[in-house]
Order: sequence, then C-alpha cells, then structure tokens
Amino acid sequence: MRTAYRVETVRRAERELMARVPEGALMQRAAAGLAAACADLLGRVYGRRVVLLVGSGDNGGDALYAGARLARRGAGVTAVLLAPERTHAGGLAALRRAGGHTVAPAGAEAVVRRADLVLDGIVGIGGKGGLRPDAASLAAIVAEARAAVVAVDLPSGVDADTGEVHGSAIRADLTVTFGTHKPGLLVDPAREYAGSVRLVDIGLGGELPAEPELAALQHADVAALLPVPGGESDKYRRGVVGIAAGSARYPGAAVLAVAGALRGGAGAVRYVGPAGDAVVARFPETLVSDQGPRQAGRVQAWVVGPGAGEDAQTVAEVLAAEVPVLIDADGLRLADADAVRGRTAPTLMTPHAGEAAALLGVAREEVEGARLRSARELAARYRATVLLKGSTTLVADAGGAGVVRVNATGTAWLATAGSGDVLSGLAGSLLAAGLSALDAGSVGAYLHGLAGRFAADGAPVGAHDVAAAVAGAWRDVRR
Ligand SMILES: NC(=O)C1=CN([C@@H]2O[C@H](COP(=O)(O)OP(=O)(O)OC[C@H]3O[C@@H](n4cnc5c(N)ncnc54)[C@H](OP(=O)(O)O)[C@@H]3O)[C@@H](O)[C@H]2O)[C@@H](O)CC1
Ligand SMILES: [K+]
Repeated sequence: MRTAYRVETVRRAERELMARVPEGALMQRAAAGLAAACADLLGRVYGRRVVLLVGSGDNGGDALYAGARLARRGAGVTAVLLAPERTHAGGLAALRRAGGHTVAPAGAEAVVRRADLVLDGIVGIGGKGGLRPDAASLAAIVAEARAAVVAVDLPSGVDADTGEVHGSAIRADLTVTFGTHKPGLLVDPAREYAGSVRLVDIGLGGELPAEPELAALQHADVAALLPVPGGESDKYRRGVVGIAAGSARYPGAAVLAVAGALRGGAGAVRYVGPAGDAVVARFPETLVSDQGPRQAGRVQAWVVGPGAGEDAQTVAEVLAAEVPVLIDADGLRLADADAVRGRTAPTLMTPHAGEAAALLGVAREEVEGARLRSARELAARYRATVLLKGSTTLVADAGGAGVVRVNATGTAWLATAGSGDVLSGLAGSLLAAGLSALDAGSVGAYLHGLAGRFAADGAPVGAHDVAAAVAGAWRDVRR
C-alpha cells in the first residue's frame, strides 16, 4: 500500500523523530537522497550546470545541501536566493565551501537558461497558497528552460494536503519527497506538476500513525482482496450481480455494464431492462429478466444507472433493495437523495467530475480542481461511498471521513465512451462477491485502469476492449 499523510501529521512525526536523532540529521538524509536522485537523472555529474532555487525555509536548506554534494562531485552549482537574509545558514555555508555560487533573483534568467538541471527549493510543506509574485516569476523562467526540473519534497506552489493548485506552480520532471508521500503528490491537478515521484526514506515510517490521508492499492493489496472461488462454491455462493441499465436509446450501456460484470468475480449476472436481446446476443450466459428489479429474483448487489435515460422507477426500486447498490451515470441524476441517505445496505456512487459537480451544485472545474474535497463532501452528503472518476480516481468511504483510496493504474486512454459502464459492472460484481463498497470501488478502479493500459498499449481503444482485458489484469495482479 502506498500511503500519503497530511502536513500536520508529517510535522508531528518529524518532531518525534528529531528528538531522537542528532540535530540536522534528517536534513542530511533528505539532501543525500535528493543529490543521489539528481545524479541518477543527470547520468554524469561532473561538469554539469545545476541551478538551485532557494526560498527562505528548510526546503531551500535541502536544496543547498544537495547542491553542495553535487558541487563536490564536480557540478557547477549556482543558487538563486529569493530571500538572501533569511536563507538557511548551514546549507549556504556548505554550498560555498563546496565551491558553489549565489545570485540574486534578477540574475536567475541567465543562469537558468544555461542549466542542465534546476532544483526547486522555493517552498515545501511550509507553503501557503499559490506562489508569491517573486517566486511566480521564477516559475515562469523555469517553464521556458530546457533544463530538467527536480522539485524538492513538493513542486513549489501546489497544496501538499489537497492536490489543489491556486495560481502558478513549478512543473517538475521528478519530485524527490521525504519521509512519506503527501496527498498532493497523488492527486491531480498537483500530481501532474510533480512528474514522477521518488520517495526518500528519512526514518519517519515508525512515527507515522496507522491511518493515512490517502492510500493507493498495489498489486499485492489487490490480490489479497480479489474474490477467489473455493471448492464448495457455486454460482449463487459466488454472488449474483443485478444490472439495471440501458434503454431503447442506449442499449450499448447495458451490454458494456454486463461485460464488466462478467469479469468481476460474481457467479452470475442478472440483467433487467429493455436491452435484454442485445445483452443476450453478446453474452448468452446472462440471466435476463423482463420484470422490474423487485421481481427479478435474488441478487447480492445491484448496479443501476448506465444508459438508464429517464427511468426513475427502476432507480427507486433498486434503491429500496436491501443489498449493496452501485449508482452510476443517469442513476445519479435520477436517485432521490433521501432514499440514498436512508439506505441501510452499502451504496457506492460512481460519478465523473461533471456528475459530481451537478450533485454538489458547483461547476465542473471546481470539482476537477478540488477532487479530494469534492469526493469527501459527496460521501458526507449522501452517506454513501463515492468513487470519483477522472484523471485521478478517488474512493471516499461513506460519511467522507477516514482514509481515501487513490487509484494509480489509470490511463488517459480510458477516457472513452462506455468505459464508465464497464467499470460500474465490474465494481458491482465485486460488491456482489462480498467486497465492501470501499474495496469494490478501489479494486474495480485498479483492475479497470490496468485493463485499460493492457488494452490500449499506447493506442486508442473502445470500452469493449477494456472489458475484454480485465481477465488479463486480474491474472497479472495474482501472478
Ligand atoms: N522538518 C523536518 O524534519 C525536515 C524538513 N525537511 C524540509 O523542510 C521543508 C519544510 O521546511 P519549512 O518548514 O522551513 O518550510 P518551507 O517549505 O521551506 O517553506 C517555508 C518558507 O516558504 C515561504 N512561503 C510560504 N508560502 C509561500 C508561497 N506561497 N510562495 C513563496 N514562499 C512561500 C515562507 O515565507 P514566510 O511566510 O516565512 O515569509 C517560509 O519562509 C520540507 O518541505 C522539507 O523540504 C527535510 O529537510 C527533511 C526534514
Ligand atoms: K519545492
């Protein structure tokens, strides 16, 4: 499990650890890891031109000590000091001893233009709000440069706790972060500014609490959660998932949701709705019912909404069922909020940013800019588990508090028509197989993302290709 902690938690853990190690030891560990990452990126250190952007806090101190290490290995290192009188004294002395130089911000453009590598030590976890004007002009200069950019701990200007970006921020190729990931490194839009992320162990692990702010499942975590049939299993014990989806206008949504559901671990898929012929033509193993959800026979979980059009009656019937329910697409619009809040069995809502915005009564951009806050807010309002889809997929558990899962497997190729229908079937099938809403949502997103990668392999794909690739993703996870 990859985990991320909020700044106040990181600060508390650092205080505990600092009390037990020699003064300055943590910064030296950070600087050593940072310098090593820079050396890896450069390939050869000797003769390279390195520019440090140095703010007034310890983030600048890290950059200066790392710069000193690179200077000792033969790099030409120049530090741009944003606040010369408040620069980290020990770091500055170390850089000077190693033969490094300093310039004022007015000299930044000339040195950055010629640099091979820029280290962004303007601000780290002590940052508040978007970059101030002097720092923002440096960010603009860096954006024009050909140099590789390494962010120290965080790209300056992004919000460490939320992943929000207010104003300008440094765009890095690599972020070297210390002790633990910060939520902003895993959630868009900030994640995009971070580039790839390398975690340097400074010994903080033992001081961090059990519950992080964010957690990203890895292969082993997913493998442990996947439902696997035992010797005594039959189709009913493995769980039956009901799919109430599709309409005369959108029969394809039903086919795709069933396609996802067949790959999600339930023992059988029951379909109700007007697209039964299309579903059976493609997937003859589906149990098709021409009754509404109430009369359709037992299921262990329902999926309602993909391509549902205006069928509010079906949505209401499904919400009244005392089994877990996944609500997607049109179902989100048609569901009565009080009916969702009043449910006793788990509910998993799977909106994309536009749908989440409509439910929250805000603009889509607001959700995209504040994904973590939006997912928690929806989960609190509806007392439902919320899987917010998009460039970063998040799953917040019912009520909105507690750890939020972030999915790291997605690919931009998944932004294709019908892809969400496959995910809803897949996650609904995992619900029917007995996973909690949080696990079904995050395992579903993980497999779906991986399947998208396998199916796409660098080229456009259709949603049916993604569904077909889920089995391969499943095998890859269990391997
Ligand atoms: N603690 C530890 O054990 C370890 C910590 N480590 C390192 O320390 C870092 C935290 O250091 P920190 O606490 O000194 O804060 P930091 O991020 O340098 O920023 C504060 C300065 O930024 C300024 N500033 C604020 N907002 C701004 C803005 N929007 N735009 C521009 N400037 C802004 C603010 O100015 P002020 O408000 O004071 O005028 C203040 O001077 C952490 O990220 C990691 O790199 C590692 O060495 C490992 C061990
Ligand atoms: K930084």
